[in-house]
Amino acid sequence: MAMECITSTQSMTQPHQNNNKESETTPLVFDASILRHQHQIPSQFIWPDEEKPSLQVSKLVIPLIDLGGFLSGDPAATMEAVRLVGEACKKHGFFLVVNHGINADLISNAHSYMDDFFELPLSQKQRAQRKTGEHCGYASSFTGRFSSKLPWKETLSFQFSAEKISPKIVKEYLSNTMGKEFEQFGSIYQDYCEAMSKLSLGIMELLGMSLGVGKECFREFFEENRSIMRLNYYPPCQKPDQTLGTGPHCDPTSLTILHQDQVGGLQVFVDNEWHSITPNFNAFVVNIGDTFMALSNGKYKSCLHRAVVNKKTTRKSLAFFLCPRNDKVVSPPRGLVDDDFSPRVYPDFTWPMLLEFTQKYYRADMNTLNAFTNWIQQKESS
Ligand SMILES: C=C1C[C@]23C[C@H]1CC[C@H]2[C@]1(C)CCC[C@@](C)(C(=O)O)[C@H]1[C@@H]3C(=O)O
Ligand SMILES: O=C(O)CCC(=O)C(=O)O
Ligand SMILES: [Fe+2]
Repeated sequence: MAMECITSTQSMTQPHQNNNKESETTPLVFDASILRHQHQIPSQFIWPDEEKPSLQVSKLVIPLIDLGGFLSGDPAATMEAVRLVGEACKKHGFFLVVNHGINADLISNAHSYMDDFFELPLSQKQRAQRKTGEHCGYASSFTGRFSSKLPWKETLSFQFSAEKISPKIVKEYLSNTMGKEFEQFGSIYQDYCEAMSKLSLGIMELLGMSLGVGKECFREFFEENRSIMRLNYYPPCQKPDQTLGTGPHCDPTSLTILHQDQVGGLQVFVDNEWHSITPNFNAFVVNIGDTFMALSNGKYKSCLHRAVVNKKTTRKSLAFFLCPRNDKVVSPPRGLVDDDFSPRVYPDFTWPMLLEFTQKYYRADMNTLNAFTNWIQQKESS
């Protein structure tokens, strides 16, 4: 099916349709290099008034966890880290980690190599075009998946695997998809994902300690993770108050380790208000996803968050989405279930089941897991 560009000549008269419905017309491709110079933005990118970004949002103060102190076994740092992470995860699921041991040059390279990819002509980026029903590849604002409330962003997503059978899956995917000249590009993100996988296992030790189930419990569960790396590229927008870079959603995955650049734009919905998270190059923003909320038997929260754009500068963020191996059954450790005080909140499931649900029914709201639970129960009873 031929792809068309949204250009100034095309009148964007599509009515404000249900965002979840598959687009019924020819999929359109969002080319920011053209769009950003138009006076208006296409109607599909204009969000309803009640979802438009508010001009002023307060800053969310989230705990800064010294991961190095915890991992080196410093008793005081461990106690403080366990306390802070527990408080944050019971409330909104967001915290910062510093002293994480990730090489600063690797982080800087991961940001700068994004520019090399996203500044390519659209036709070259489309070599990695995300196919319908898949969650990896190059996507520009989900045109073709949704017909309204489109996000003002381009993304490149790819699979990482910590399993020994696929040691270089990232490097191979990127160089095979984009060509030999992308071998260095592929190596950078292979190294970055390996660092993220190691970091996430350290964070899983901390989460296990804070939930009282011990360091090894979740570390072992995610040891052979098959995770998703996503590069978010938000071009400047001439009407930043009318659109969103990423719409309100809860991450369906287990844990997200996000590095945002210095531009700012990540917002979290806490106490019925949107709050911004201030950029900090030395910190990763970590948030609990739906799958870990289920693993914690609902004790730790996966919360709504979104990203806003601006008029002047491109914003970039790197999101590593930790996911368990496909055959792992998501079921809370026994110590987190008690028939009287902590009965089971969600049924057993596997990540591929939840992924299928999000790709088919894309529920970007607080109740994704509840809707998913109903979906499973309907399937089981049919
Ligand atoms: C498995 C995935 C689906 C999404 C990318 C990864 C992990 C996060 C998911 C997502 C980012 C959650 C918000 C909505 C979404 C559509 C998006 O904004 O990109 C989701 C991704 C996706 O379905 O492509
Ligand atoms: O870009 C950001 O700051 C947030 C992106 C995000 O939430 C996501 O990709 O799931
Ligand atoms: Fe997210």
